[in-house]
Amino acid sequence: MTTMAELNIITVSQALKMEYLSATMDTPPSTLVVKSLPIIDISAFLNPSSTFQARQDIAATIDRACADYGFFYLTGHGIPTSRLDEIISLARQFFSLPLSEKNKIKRYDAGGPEGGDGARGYQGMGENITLGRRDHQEAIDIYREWDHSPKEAGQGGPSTHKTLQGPNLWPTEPQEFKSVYLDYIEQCKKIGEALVRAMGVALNLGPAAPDADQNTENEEVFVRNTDRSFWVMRMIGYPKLQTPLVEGEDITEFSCGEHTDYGCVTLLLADSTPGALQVLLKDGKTWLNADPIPGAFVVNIGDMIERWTNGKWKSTRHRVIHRGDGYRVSVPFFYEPNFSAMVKPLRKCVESTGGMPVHEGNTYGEHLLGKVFNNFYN
Ligand SMILES: N=C(N)NCCCC[C@H](N)C(=O)O
Ligand SMILES: O=C(O)CCC(=O)C(=O)O
Ligand SMILES: [Fe+2]
Repeated sequence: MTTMAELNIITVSQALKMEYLSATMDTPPSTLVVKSLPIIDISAFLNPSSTFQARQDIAATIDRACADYGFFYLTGHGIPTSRLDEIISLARQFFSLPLSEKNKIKRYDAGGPEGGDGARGYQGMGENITLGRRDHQEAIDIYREWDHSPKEAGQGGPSTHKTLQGPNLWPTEPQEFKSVYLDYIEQCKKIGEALVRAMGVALNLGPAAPDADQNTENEEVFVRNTDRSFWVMRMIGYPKLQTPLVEGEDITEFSCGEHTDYGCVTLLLADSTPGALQVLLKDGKTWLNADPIPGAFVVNIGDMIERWTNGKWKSTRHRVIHRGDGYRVSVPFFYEPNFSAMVKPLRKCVESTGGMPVHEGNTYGEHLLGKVFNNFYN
């Protein structure tokens, strides 16, 4: 039998089996015991009549999942599996169109040193860059509409954010694409809100107060700072990677290179392809395959939650290597802070993590712009 220490990449079902084996063995193995990602039912935070205790129980499991993995499966979100299947199917239909059709919604040139650096619309195969390498993927990004109200525009002025402005470019094929996605985005926003609400409870930040402002540190601090969430819906198409892997040599081709997500929480919906999304465990060397569970989202926390919690919860590194069968489709929804939200470590979290803040703080918009530009010119 392969020992767990020899295993580099394991699947959730393998991990479950290992956990089962180690639980039934008389003496536990001395090697690393890898658990599977936890499964969390969020319904208590979506249902207004749920009990205080039900919410506390869920919050406690969220705290453990965020501290141990930064990733978990999410159920109880209320979106029927048939709707999730439709979302994947519509994205798949779009990617199967001829390139000339897809290029009708190609992202605009926002005026950067290279063309096509707007952030909204279709991005062709290999155009997205991670860690200086081309990702083997094509995608569409839909962002929250740019808000020109003085409150939002006042932060830095919209003219400095050309990349993120402009209208969303929606596919007109399949015809129902836009209406189905608009409806799905509204549902995802509610789930994102429930999740950050639960996270405030999980961190024990103290009860909400009616006179609280954006910066008041209580359990609703994430809810207030996401009330105009600068969310992103990204539909991604991944062809199977072609170059053969050479035993003992580094992996050089990625469907999506190793990265962390930028904001608060990602709700990842993916088709049934196994072995593609890999999550780095706390040991810093074991990659866990986060294979899809039908009807569940894979959720992970982003950089802004790591910063707010002063590193108590980390935005976990992950990557995609698709060498399985078929053309893989995934649709992550990124629920993020308001563009103008000032994000700096929460006092209570600084105290509980040794007293040194990990960051001096800046706005989510500044953090996002730095990341988005890396996707082009890195
Ligand atoms: N909004 C998010 N998370 N988009 C996906 C991030 C993929 C990594 C990105 N190219 C990078 O280098 O950061
Ligand atoms: O396709 C996936 O499974 C994950 C994609 C991802 O991590 C991202 O786009 O941020
Ligand atoms: Fe990601």
